[in-house]
Formats: sequence, C-alpha cells, structure tokens
Amino acid sequence: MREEQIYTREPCDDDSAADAFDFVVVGAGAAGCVLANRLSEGGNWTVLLLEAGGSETYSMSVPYFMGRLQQTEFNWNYRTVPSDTVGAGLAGKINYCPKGKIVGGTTVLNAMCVIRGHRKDFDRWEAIGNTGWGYEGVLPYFRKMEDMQIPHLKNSKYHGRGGPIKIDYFPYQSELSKLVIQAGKEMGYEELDYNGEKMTGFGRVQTTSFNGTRWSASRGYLHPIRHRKNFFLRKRSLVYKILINDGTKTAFGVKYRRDGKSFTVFARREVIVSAGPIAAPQLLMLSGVGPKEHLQKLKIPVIHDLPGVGRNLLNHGAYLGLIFTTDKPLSRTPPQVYGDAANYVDYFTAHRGPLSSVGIETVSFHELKGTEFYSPGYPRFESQYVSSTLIVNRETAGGFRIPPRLYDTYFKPLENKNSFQVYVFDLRPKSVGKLTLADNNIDTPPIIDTNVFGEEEDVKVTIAGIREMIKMMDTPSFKKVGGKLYDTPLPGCETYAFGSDDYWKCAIHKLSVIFYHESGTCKMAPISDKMSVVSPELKVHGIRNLRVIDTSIMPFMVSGHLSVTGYMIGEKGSDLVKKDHVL
Ligand SMILES: Cc1cc2nc3c(=O)[nH]c(=O)nc-3n(C[C@H](O)[C@H](O)[C@H](O)COP(=O)(O)OP(=O)(O)OC[C@H]3O[C@@H](n4cnc5c(N)ncnc54)[C@H](O)[C@@H]3O)c2cc1C
Repeated sequence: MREEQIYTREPCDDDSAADAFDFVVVGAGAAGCVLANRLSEGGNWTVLLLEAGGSETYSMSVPYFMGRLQQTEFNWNYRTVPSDTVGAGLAGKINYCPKGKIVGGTTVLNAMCVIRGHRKDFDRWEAIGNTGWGYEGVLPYFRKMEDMQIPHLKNSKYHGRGGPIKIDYFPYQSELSKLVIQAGKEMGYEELDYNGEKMTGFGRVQTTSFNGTRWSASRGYLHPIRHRKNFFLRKRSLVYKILINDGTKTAFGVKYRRDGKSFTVFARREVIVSAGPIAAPQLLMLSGVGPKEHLQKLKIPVIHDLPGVGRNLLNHGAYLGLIFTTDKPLSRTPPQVYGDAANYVDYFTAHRGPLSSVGIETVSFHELKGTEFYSPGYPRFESQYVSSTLIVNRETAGGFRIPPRLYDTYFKPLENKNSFQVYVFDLRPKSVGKLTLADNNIDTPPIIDTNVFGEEEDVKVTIAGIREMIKMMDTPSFKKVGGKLYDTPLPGCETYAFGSDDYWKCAIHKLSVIFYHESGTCKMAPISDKMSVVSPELKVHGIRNLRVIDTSIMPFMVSGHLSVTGYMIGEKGSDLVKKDHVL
C-alpha cells in the first residue's frame, strides 16, 4: 500500500506502462471524477484519468481549513488582470482566482455550498438550441449525484438518495445563522429548501459534507472504484497537448508530463477534457483549437479555427465590505476558532464544533420586489451570512489581497467588536469576460480578464441587494441584539454621501471580489452560434473524438454555485458519451 492510501481510500497512482485506453479523461475535478466512474462501470471500457495535482489528505476534509488550502501547492494560484471594475482597491487591482490542483479538483478547496440554481436558468440553456439541457432534462442528473442526508429532504422529489455525493448541513450552526433565519421570517420570507419547488427565501445551507467532513468529488466518485481493473488514475500528470490528426481532424491521444518526463497516451475512443473553466480552453488553444488569429500570433499551428474558445467567461462578483455590528457575540472570528483548544477536541473526537463548518451556514435568495429587476418567483440576488467577519483578521484579509493600509483603516477598528459580514451577489450578472493565452507554454498561466461588474446593471442589482440586507437590521430579532450597519466610509469613497447610490457604486468597484464561479469558456450551443465551442452532445465542433465536459460548457450563468452543476454536467455528459459507444 502506498503512503497516500493510508489516510484516505483514494485510488493508487497507476505507474504501469500501458499507453492506450478507450477513454482518456483530462482532469480529476467535479466533472472528471464523475466521468471516470461512469465510463468504467460495467467493465467494458478502459479509462485513464490524468490529474496534474497530487493526493487529497485527511486535513483537507476539515471544513474550517478551507481558506488555508488556498495558500498551498494544491491551488493553481491564478490571478486576474488588474481591473477598475472589480477589486480596484485590492493589491495591484488584482483578484486571486483559486482553482484546485489535486485529485478532486476545486471540490477540495471550495466552500461546499450546494445551490443548483433556478429551473429557468436551465430552460434558458435549452432555449438557444441545447436540446435536453432544460430543467426537466437536468433534474434527473442532479438527483442521481446526490445521497441526501438531511432527514426532511430525503423523500423530496427534488432530491436523490444513494448517489455518490453526500449532502448534509454542517453540524455546527452559529447563533447568527439561527437569528438570520428568524429575521428572514420577520421580513416575510419563507424558510425553505431552495433547491426544491421554490427558491426565494432563507435556508440553512446544504453542503457537500458528511458527518462534519468535506465530501469531495474524489471521495464520492473515485474512492468506491479504486479496485476496478479497468480504471487507472495517474496523478501529478500535467497534460500539455491534445493529439489531433490534422488531416482527419480526429483526436487520438494526449501528451503529458510527470515527474519531469514526457509521455504519450492514446485514446481508442475519445479524449475528454474536464480540466475546468481555465485549463480546458487553455489546453484546446495550446493544441491548435481556438481563435485563429490569436493562435497564429503565438505561433501555435491552427488545427481548427473556433473563435469562441476562451470567450464567454462567466462569473459572479461579490461586495466584501457589507458588515454589521451587534451588541452580543453571535459568532466567532478565525483567531477565536483557531485559538481555542476545545474546538480541536470537539472536532477530532466527534466532528462537531466550529471546525465542522466553513463559516457560512445560512443563505437567502431575493427577488428585489419594487425594483426594475423584479421577476416573480425568480430571485435575482443571493446573500451569504458569514458566521464571523472572517475578514477582520489580517490573514484572511490577505487571502483576498486586501492591502495593509486598507485593512488598518477599514477593518482593524472592528477587531474588538462583535460583527458579521454578508456577501451579496447578483445571481445572473450581465458582465462577460474572456480568457486568452499569454504565450504557447502550458506553464504560463492564461490571461484572465473577468470583467466582473463591468456592466452597470450588475452594480445596480448589488446595490439593491445591499439595501435589502440593511432593512434586515429593522427586524425585531436584530433590534434585540443591537444590529447596526458598519458605516465607516470606505477609504477612497469618502467624497460620496455614505449610503448614496454613488457611494455604493464606488465601494463595490473598490472592495469586490470575483466569486470563483468562472465558467462558460467552451460554450455549449448549436454550431450556428459563432461563439459556440461544443455541441449539445458536448463534442468540440470540427474535431472528432474530442469532448469538453465540465463547467466551461455552460452557455449562461446559473443562479447557483457550480460544483453541483459540474457534477450534473459530468453525469449527463457520461450518458451522452455512453450513447455514442453502445456495445
Ligand atoms: C474558493 C472557492 C470556493 C468555492 N465555493 C463553492 C461552493 O461553496 N459551492 C459550489 O458549488 N462551488 C464552489 N466553488 C466552485 C466549484 O468548486 C467549481 O466551479 C467546480 O469544482 C468546477 O468543476 P470542474 O469540474 O469544472 O473543474 P475543477 O473541479 O476545477 O477540476 C478541474 C481539474 O482538472 C485538473 N487539471 C487542470 N489542467 C490540467 C492539465 N493540463 N492536466 C491535468 N489535469 C489538469 C485540475 O487540477 C483539477 O483537478 C468554489 C470555488 C472556489 C475556488
């Protein structure tokens, strides 16, 4: 048994010399792990899963350690280009763009929130010609991936049981979380299963966790298949080229680098790219599939001109400065959590206590009644209630690139106060960015221009959201604890009257972050759409035996978070592949 198998049941690293497989899947993230599992079930085909990162470890399963994981080698550590619209007040005007480089992909680094989106989001995908991707077409796959643990949701027709991914609440729920749900009721909202019939309202956050531990893509989809004879996982294997026959335009294998050596493997049936929204378009372009002029400029031989590769970069963006103070402590700051030995005892004996949560235990969804953005039954913004002001702590603030001076003037005064933070974000922003290559080398990170908050409408929606949150302080529940908006003007925005639209606009552009929901860079749409990269069967236009199956295929943003969308795409994509290779 190799060392990496001692603490987890992750499959061993395959070091056989086999060089031909039925399917070669690139990237062991949310979608890639699903494909490896589903295509190897039945034993008819051999499947090789190539992952650039190494093994998941036990400590990664502790929810509260989430933020720290971003400061490790298990993160690709991408950065965005400097921006005046999102995070203009961050160091260098640059946002971090974390992505998991590990078996399990970004599901090992993420906040574990399970929020699928609204049925209308998927109906919109179908309306542009993606037959079968409407809500009724995707719901069975959302259910298939789930093993619902929350007692009152186990028998809901919207949820699944017995699937690979366990869904549960975090065992820990702060006083803040309870209070927010109560306040929501006082504002006239329902407490509900936002992944069910209706979405508007408040709820405890459903999470990809089990018994207080992270349930990653690898735990759910790879651990159970570690003994399959037809499944092979090669770790620390960086794929740098998809091999495509220029004459027949057929993909037949990939080249990858492992431990300093180069290898070639062949795919008898298909190459499937599941490298995620940043690396999938990067790999296509490095292999000669992408916008012709861009590739020619970088001296990459063009195999197929596909102008849409890397375009349509979707994302959410959140304002970081919405903070409320209270007379009573409702939650704990990171130093309080990390500094109390009792929390480790609680966690390591019973998987309970604050370490069993990432710090977000409640979410709510709002329609913005009375504004131009109101659409009955279709919420337009989400709030996440952070169980402490995580950011009132130098280390966490640094994790968002908040410069020391900004920290000292805006956040430091809160260090000895009781406060909590609300992330508000527009669920369906209009801004769209793009991803391009910096050069023709896989080791050079691509240029990520998110354009988040580039459209005026997205800023207006966020302002409307902030105002809705401020109203929450008028509820009896928050009055009882002295809930108050933190109204120190943000440095750089003092010239505007605090609370005016102009003030909030300034603050949003300065103190915002991308919400790590990059997607859409290999857009799924019929070929008639010039920006389309893959067909509704997820086949790359113009190339045989090559598909992209991960969150990069999303044509439009969903009103949710993307790991479960990734699982759904992996599940549905597996069925589409199987259909084409019926024995
Ligand atoms: C900090 C953070 C918090 C988040 N919080 C949430 C949340 O609470 N809820 C939620 O639903 N979503 C959340 N997300 C987003 C979600 O986790 C991702 O959108 C989702 O995992 C994307 O799935 P994917 O399969 O497309 O890609 P990924 O899961 O990123 O998988 C891609 C895999 O491909 C590998 N790879 C890339 N390039 C290569 C290459 N050249 N060769 C070999 N392997 C390669 C990568 O190492 C990775 O393992 C969060 C993301 C971040 C960064």
